[in-house]
Amino acid sequence: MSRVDKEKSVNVQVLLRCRPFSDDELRSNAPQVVTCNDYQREVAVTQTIAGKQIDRVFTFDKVFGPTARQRDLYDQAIIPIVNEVLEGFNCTIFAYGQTGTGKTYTMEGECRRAKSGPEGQLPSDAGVIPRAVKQIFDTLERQNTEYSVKVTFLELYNEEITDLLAPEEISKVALEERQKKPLPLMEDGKGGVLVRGLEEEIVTNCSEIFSLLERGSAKRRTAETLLNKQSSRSHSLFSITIHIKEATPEGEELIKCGKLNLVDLAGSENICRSGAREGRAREAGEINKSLLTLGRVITALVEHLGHVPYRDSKLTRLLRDSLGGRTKTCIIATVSPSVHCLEETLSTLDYAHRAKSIKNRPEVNQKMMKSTLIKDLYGEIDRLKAEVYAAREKVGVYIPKDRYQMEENERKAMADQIEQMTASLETNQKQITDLQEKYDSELQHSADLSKKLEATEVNYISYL
Ligand SMILES: Nc1ncnc2c1ncn2[C@@H]1O[C@H](COP(=O)(O)OP(=O)(O)OP(=O)(O)O)[C@@H](O)[C@H]1O
Repeated sequence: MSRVDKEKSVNVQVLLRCRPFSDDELRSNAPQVVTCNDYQREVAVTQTIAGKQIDRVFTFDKVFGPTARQRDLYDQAIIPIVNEVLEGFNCTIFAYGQTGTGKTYTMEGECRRAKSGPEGQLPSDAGVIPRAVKQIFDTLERQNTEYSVKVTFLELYNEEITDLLAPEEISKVALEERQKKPLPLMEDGKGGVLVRGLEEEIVTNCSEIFSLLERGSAKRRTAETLLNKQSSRSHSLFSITIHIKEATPEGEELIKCGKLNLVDLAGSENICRSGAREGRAREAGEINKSLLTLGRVITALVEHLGHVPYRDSKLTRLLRDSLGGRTKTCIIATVSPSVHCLEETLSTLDYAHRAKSIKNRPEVNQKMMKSTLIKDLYGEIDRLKAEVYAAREKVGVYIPKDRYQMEENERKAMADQIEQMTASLETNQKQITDLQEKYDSELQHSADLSKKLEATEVNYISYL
């Protein structure tokens, strides 16, 4: 395929996975309402409405029924995506579905046991992340070229970002402190966003990534226990960035860059259920905000509405490029086969089906000259040195003066903007009041005229 072909707009790829019955569902003899036809790429949902059996059939790019293994899903759907990352594209894989339908199973699987064995084999229930990591390192090692692999792992809960790889002590105090000071999301000046202070770990082989994943997942679990939250209410984003060295025939050294985002979304039922609990509005409402905004972004893209509300939530700001942008995107929608989840299953299928019409225009990342990259890295080192210096010299939390100035300017610019908007709001309100007064007086005037006219008519008739 030529580069030109690759850069045409492509639809978001949507896969459907239905998990097997759980032990609970089997114990309660829950009837099966979802039937998958993997070959026809169809999934049928059986409903009984007013005593009549009605089947709704949905078609997806790929369908994986309850007997599909982790390996089947990976080999058939994910290998090509990871190959594109290695070619220099940015790709995102989302897992979307009701709690307990297998999002984490699909994305992570049994990561704790997912270390490569002596023959480099993964356990059969390893999910997309460990398999992708293995594919990346196997390919890079085969290519026998210079490369670097960096990962980040963050959690988004209550519209606040936590770094799951931050090397700090996990204590209640530290966590509470972190809750107060979540990592800020900033514009990167190139049309994207960056999470300031997010730990980027350089990894050199598969097993390093697995220990990082374990560390991140353990931190997520500890945070859950300490702060009494559940993974089903938070989103996690694991990103792998790969730089590969290439030489041009002229002997110039270029760096190719690709990024893979792996997103485990909060349980989709949180959209409606959490909204109903007014007392815990903040917690629930904010989760709503990211998932709801994701839904609104999808609607705006599918219905070609002029305004796409990316800026309304952190999730959509972080993943803006994956929805309608230059990233290649795949959504894995997960459902249960049981009648108990029927309503949620239908809503997941509708949601995922609509997402199929989103179009992205994937573009391969521009290759960088090695010398430019080194210059950028020196700039980064200087910035970090300044931060270390500022922190060492002072007590408490200090940031370099230029950064403080930049943030102060941003804050001032926003305050000015708010002031301007408030002023224009006041002007508008005044205009509305003036217009209302004019309207009222016109109304009065017209009532007076009607009265006069009536009196004139009466006079006229009596005159005749
Ligand atoms: N395809 C599958 N095959 C076998 N077991 C599965 C499959 N999908 C899910 N499971 C099992 O179902 C249970 C729930 O799955 P999982 O925790 O991945 O759900 P989830 O959608 O991530 O939930 P949450 O939103 O709460 O994080 C787990 O015990 C998991 O091992």
